[in-house]
This record gives sequence, structure tokens and C-alpha cells, in this order.
Amino acid sequence: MIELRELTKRYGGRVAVDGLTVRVRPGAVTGFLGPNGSGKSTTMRMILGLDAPDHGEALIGGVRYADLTWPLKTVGALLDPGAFHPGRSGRAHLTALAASNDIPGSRVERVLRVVGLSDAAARRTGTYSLGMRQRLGVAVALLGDPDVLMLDEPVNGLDPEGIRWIRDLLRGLAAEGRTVFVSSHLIAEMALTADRLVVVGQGRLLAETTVTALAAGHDDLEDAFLRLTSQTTDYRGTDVS
Ligand SMILES: Nc1ncnc2c1ncn2[C@@H]1O[C@H](COP(=O)(O)OP(=O)(O)OP(=O)(O)O)[C@@H](O)[C@H]1O
Repeated sequence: MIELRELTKRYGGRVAVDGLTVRVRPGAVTGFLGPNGSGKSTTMRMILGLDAPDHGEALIGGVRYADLTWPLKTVGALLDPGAFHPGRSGRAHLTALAASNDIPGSRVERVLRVVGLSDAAARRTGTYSLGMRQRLGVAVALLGDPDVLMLDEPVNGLDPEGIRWIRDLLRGLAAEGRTVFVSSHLIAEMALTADRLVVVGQGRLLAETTVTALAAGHDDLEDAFLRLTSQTTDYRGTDVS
């Protein structure tokens, strides 16, 4: 369970996350949706203790991230797929993380297999493609066998096979009773992956519901999302003419 209580973050005079109160439940994939700049990444960073809230709190299994003894065993996160030492191999990266987090070394080969990187594990991460870095990021998230998983745009850079793989993986993890919280801009993909949705706009909660309930009465989930967020879209393109 992830619990946000009046979570609030300001940058200068601008409110990035505005009094967000949400419960992300175990046993389901919960999609985290919102237009560009609506506060999704900031929220995830606060859950992981990477940003401090100005007000409110974020709890994982009732505990603040900073108070977790072995964080990787409680919550696995994929935030920034570029954040690996380019000179280190994928295997070395995972082995170092396992050693410093009281995780058995046997988990390294296991998660490499799960993400399909066993054959590339000896290569330096600097030579990895975007999709391979995403897969390594998922391996890091799974390393501690955590009950809570949080992924920011996990399908970014993945090929069609990879997109289907991550969809099945997330659904499988939720079916095991884990809490899976995943942000994406790909609404059609979320319609296939998520059971529940948290939708934000300009940092505020717009909806906390099921995929089925949000889509009801609309052409599809994308149509429902666009209507719900139409007043909170900060960045809108035009055609070239
Ligand atoms: N370090 C920072 N300093 C100043 N402003 C920031 C910082 N991080 C985020 N913001 C601002 O906070 C708001 C929310 O940004 P955030 O990245 O959380 O949105 P998002 O929903 O993840 O967006 P996207 O869908 O484009 O990834 C934006 O207005 C952004 O400019």
C-alpha cells in the first residue's frame, strides 16, 4: 500500500503537487495519469524521499521511505533509466546494489533472466540502448523482491515485444498481491495494463477510480482522459499552418 496524505510540493511560487490524498492498493496495477507537468514525477520522487514535501506525507506500508531499514526490499522503483555508471556492466551494477542492501547474490541472475538481459549482463551499461537501460532499471526495481513497485514511464524505449512483456510482468506482480503504481502517457496501453487509475491535473487529484468506471459513457479511455484533464493542460501544440 502507498498512502499519500495531503502531499504538497511548491517550486518557487508554483505548486507542483497540491494536497494529494490517495491510497494505492495492493493486488492491482494502478495507473498514474496526467498531462505534462501535472506533478506525477514529483509525486513519485517524494514517495521515494528524493524530494521533501512542503506539506503532508507519503507512506509505503505505513512507513516513510527515509525510515525503511532496507528500502529496496520494500519498494522497487524505476524513475530515470539513464542513471547507471556507464563503465559498469549491468551485472556489476546489480551485484553492488544487492551487496549493499542485504539482498542475496542469487537474485542478480534471477532478475537478469526476468528482464531478458542475461546475455548482455557483462556489457558496460554505456553501450546499452534506451530499451536495455529500461530493462536494467526494471531489474533494479525487482532486485529486492519488494511488495511495492513504482515505475515512471516504464514502456519508454521498449519495442512492441518489450511493451507486452512489461504489461504481463506488471499484471503478474499485482496478481501476486503486490502494489504496482505506474505512470504513463500511453492511455491505450494503460487501458490494457491497469485496473485502477489515479488522474492528476496541475498537481491536484482529478479522479481515483477503475479503468472501467472512467471509460464508461465515453468512446474509450483516451476520450475520457482528455475530457477530464481538458481544463488542466498547460502545454498544447497547434498544427503548422
Ligand atoms: N526541480 C524542479 N525545479 C523547479 N520546478 C520543477 C522541478 N521539478 C518539477 N518542477 C515543476 O513541477 C511541475 C510538475 O512537474 P513533474 O515533472 O512532476 O510533472 P509530470 O507530471 O511528471 O510531467 P511529464 O508528464 O511532462 O513528465 C512542472 O511545472 C515542473 O516544471
